[in-house]
Amino acid sequence: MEKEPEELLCEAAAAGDSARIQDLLAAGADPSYFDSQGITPLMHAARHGRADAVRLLLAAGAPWNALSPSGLSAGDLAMEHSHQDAFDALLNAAIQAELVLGTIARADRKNGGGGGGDSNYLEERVAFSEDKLMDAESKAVMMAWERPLMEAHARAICGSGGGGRVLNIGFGMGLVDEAIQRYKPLEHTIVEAHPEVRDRMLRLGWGEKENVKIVFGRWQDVLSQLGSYDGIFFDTYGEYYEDLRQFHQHLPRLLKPGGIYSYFNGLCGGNAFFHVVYCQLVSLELGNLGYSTQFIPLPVKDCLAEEVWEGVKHKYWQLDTYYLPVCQAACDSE
Ligand SMILES: C[S@@+](CC[C@H](N)C(=O)[O-])C[C@H]1O[C@@H](n2cnc3c(N)ncnc32)[C@H](O)[C@@H]1O
Repeated sequence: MEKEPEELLCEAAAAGDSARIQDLLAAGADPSYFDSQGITPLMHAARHGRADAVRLLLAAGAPWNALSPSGLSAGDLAMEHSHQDAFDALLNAAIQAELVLGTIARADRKNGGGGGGDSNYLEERVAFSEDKLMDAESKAVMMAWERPLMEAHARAICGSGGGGRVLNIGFGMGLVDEAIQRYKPLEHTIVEAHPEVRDRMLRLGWGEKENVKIVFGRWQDVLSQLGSYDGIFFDTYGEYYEDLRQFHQHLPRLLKPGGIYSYFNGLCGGNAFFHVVYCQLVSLELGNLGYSTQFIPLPVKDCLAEEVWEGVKHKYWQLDTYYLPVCQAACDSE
């Protein structure tokens, strides 16, 4: 029996046969095809390190973000097999695509389309337990396994200058704020939007700490009450990349010269390649605002035993390494 053109395309992609790929594409073979194993031509090319084939397929519209049955993208396969050229081609294509998509989404939002985070979260009940804070759908808002990460974030934003004036957006379980307090900052401002989280903060005595100022409301609505800071940390819930990106537009006013900014880097925490794409995207967009970003790798595998996720609807982090972002004005870091 004759093979389908798409089957032939998968074979040519795996073999890196550029001429054959071009002929098959010109004859109408579909580059977004999944073979019987659930693998696309792009994944075949990436797995075998066929960088030219990767470029040809991407140019023909092959989706960079398609996933195999085991949840791997072409970029993951290139990464797993250490095929740097194929990986770079995929990373560039993914970043370009996300930049274009972001621009379209912003234009859509301006024209009255959707956008913004999950606005319901702030109106719904939350549940606190010793090791987590959950939303009304049993999704984790914050979990205690992140404590070492929050301590590292506090060290990044307070460490060098002994605290100074610090801003944290999103109290959650208060882990990062407890760690910030240990640096005895001159002023520690906390912005929190959920009424039950705010009530708990007050019950725990955060309202009586001399150096703490609590600003209740969504960060988007309370910006005019904020000053400028030596250290800023951002970690909200129910918001998307676009919200983080919007917050970044305010950094030039909020962050003092020489100040350090960091955010919870949970973007696409379920897929290694998508996570790299978003690390690069944030770094690029912060670069356009005049900030340089360093990512400090922190191993997290040991804090993440399977039992940690018991009763939690969505495993928001599945990678072995957390990349803690440290951002500062490019001229300060030179
Ligand atoms: C992931 S938790 C923060 C965890 C915190 N870093 C810690 O160490 O425990 C996110 C917090 O942000 C709050 N939040 C969500 N959207 C917000 C917004 N737009 N403005 C301010 N706070 C927000 C949530 O209510 C929640 O308390």
